[in-house]
Amino acid sequence: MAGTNALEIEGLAKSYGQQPAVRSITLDVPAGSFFGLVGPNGAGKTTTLAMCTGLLRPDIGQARVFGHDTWRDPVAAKSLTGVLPDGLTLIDRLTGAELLRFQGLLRGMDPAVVDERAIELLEVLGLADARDKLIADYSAGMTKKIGLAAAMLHAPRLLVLDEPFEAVDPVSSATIRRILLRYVAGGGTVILSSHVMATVEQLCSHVAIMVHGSIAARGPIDEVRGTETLEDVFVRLVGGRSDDEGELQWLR
Ligand SMILES: Nc1ncnc2c1ncn2[C@@H]1O[C@H](COP(=O)(O)OP(=O)(O)OP(=O)(O)O)[C@@H](O)[C@H]1O
Repeated sequence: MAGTNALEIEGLAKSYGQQPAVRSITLDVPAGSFFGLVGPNGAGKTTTLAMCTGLLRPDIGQARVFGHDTWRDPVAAKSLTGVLPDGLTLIDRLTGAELLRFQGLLRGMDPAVVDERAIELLEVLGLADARDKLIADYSAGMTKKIGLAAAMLHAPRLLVLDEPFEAVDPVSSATIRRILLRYVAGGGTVILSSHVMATVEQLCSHVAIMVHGSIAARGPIDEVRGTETLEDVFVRLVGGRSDDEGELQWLR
């Protein structure tokens, strides 16, 4: 696996109307890496991940999953990928267990294998008691976790997770981290977007910082950080403000 890329992005761009959201980015995600995509609100992370996973058609450019073009060879690319998209919409009239079964059958999996894995995923993610509850009645964190279970069910080689820890409680969050680290140790590749620099520093081997639709820094996390913290590098590249005593005087 050494030397291969799980994901190759080449000249990928997308505008919404006249407004560019992603400006011709090129990026390689090495196979076996734990890759963090960070950037301020509106930087283009979700748009990038959606284009790479076949959820949003790019204006121009390509994305390849283990060499398979997401748009020209979608079945091969998607069979290798598990996705937790932003603003995940699930069929919420199904229970958690039904959703996993439905997802597994859509993927062409053996029903017995689906059921076996579903039981294990629901247990590990703390959803066993909610297996027969409608997803419509799940909390935000439970919905995130069932979405993650659905993304992992077919044992993909690449997991693309848009803010997987958002709304998830600390115990479940620790479980998810452990699962993802074990997955990467076993040769899997994870790409995640997050706003929490500490999470990215703890988990990721590689990072890319997106600013205004472009990649401002990329590479192994130690190289990107240098002698600074990731947060310092982030704030410097994003052009963050220092404390301004004059702000929002009326609120004091
Ligand atoms: N459906 C849409 N229609 C119009 N503009 C959009 C749409 N989706 C995103 N945008 C715009 O594209 C830009 C990039 O948005 P995107 O959601 O990719 O950023 P992000 O880095 O994921 O942000 P966040 O960290 O807040 O989730 C923003 O300016 C946003 O307003």
